[in-house]
Amino acid sequence: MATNAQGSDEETSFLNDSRKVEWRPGTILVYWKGFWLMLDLIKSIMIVENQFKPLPSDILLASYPKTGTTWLKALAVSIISHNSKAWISPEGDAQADLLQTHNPHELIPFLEMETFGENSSQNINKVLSPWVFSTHLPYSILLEHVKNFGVVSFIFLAIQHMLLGIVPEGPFFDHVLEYWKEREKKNVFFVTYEELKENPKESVRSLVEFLRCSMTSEEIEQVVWKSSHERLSKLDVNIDEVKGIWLGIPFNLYFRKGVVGDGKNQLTTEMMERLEALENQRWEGSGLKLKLSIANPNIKLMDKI
Ligand SMILES: Nc1ncnc2c1ncn2[C@@H]1O[C@H](COP(=O)(O)OS(=O)(=O)O)[C@@H](OP(=O)(O)O)[C@H]1O
Repeated sequence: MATNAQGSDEETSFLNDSRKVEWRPGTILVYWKGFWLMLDLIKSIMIVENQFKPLPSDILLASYPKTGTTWLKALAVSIISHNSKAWISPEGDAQADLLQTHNPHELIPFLEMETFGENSSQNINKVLSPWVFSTHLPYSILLEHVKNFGVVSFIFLAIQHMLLGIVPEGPFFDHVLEYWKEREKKNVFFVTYEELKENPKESVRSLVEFLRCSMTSEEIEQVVWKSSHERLSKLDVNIDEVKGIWLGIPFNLYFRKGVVGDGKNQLTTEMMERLEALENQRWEGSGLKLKLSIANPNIKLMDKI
C-alpha cells in the first residue's frame, strides 16, 4: 500500500466502524486492536510499517505515557554516549553533555512520530549505531506492524504514574501486562519507576550491562546525577519557554514532581477502591503490583472498556 508522510484517509477507512470517543476537544481516540489510539497515530503506524526496518543493534525504549519516559531517555543518552558516538553535538563533539543543551525527547524520538523522510530525526540523530528510539505503543501492535521488531532490544518502564481509562495508548493495565509477559526474554530489560527511584545505582548498573556498556561505579554515579530530575528540571533548556517546546509541549511539563506515591494525594477513596478492583481484575496472578501514584488528577476510571 502506498503511503505518504501524512498517511491517508483511504488507508484508515477500515476504522469507520470502530468505537471512538472524543478524549479532548478535537482529539478523537479510536479503539483499535484492544487499545485507544489517536487516529493520527494509527496513520503513523502505517507509515512505520512501510518505511522502518529496525536492525538488531537498535534499541527501543517502550513505556506507557507518564511512567518516566523522559528519565529513561536521559539515562540512555548518558550511558550510550559514554561508550559510543550515537549522538554528537551540533559542534561535532561526541563527548559533549547533550542533556545540558537538549531535552531528552529531542535526542531520542518517538518511533510513531517519525516520518523517516529526509529531515527525520533518524537522519539527524543517528550518527553511528546503535540507533535508539522510543515508543508508547503497545507490544502487540508493534509486533504485528513493525517488521523485525522482535530482534530489537527493548527496555520497558512502567508503573509509577499512569493515566487510566480512555486515554491514548490505554488501557494502562493491558499495556503494562503485555510488556511484563516478555520480561524474561534475553533482549528485554523491564524496569519500573519505583525500582529506579529506590535504588538508582543498582538499576543503572543493570541497565549498563544490558546495553553491553562498561562503566565504573563513579561513572554510574555520574550518570545517575546527570539524568536526575533534580538536575534536569533546573537546566535552562528545560525551563526556557521559548526554546523549550517539543511537539507543542513545553519541556518543563515533563518535570512535574517526580515523587513516588504523590498520586495518592490526588485520589478520593472511591477512586482508590475502583483502581484496586481494576488492578485485581486485570493483573490477577501476573505478579504485577501497583504502587499507587497517579500523575493526572483528572483521570476517568472505566470498569469496562
Ligand atoms: N529525570 C527524571 N527523574 C525522575 N523523574 C522524572 C525525570 N524526568 C521526568 N520525571 C517524571 O516523570 C513523569 C513524566 O513521565 P514521562 O516522562 O513518561 O512523560 S511523557 O510520557 O514523556 O510525557 C513526571 O512525574 P510527575 O512529576 O509525578 O508528574 C516527571 O516529574
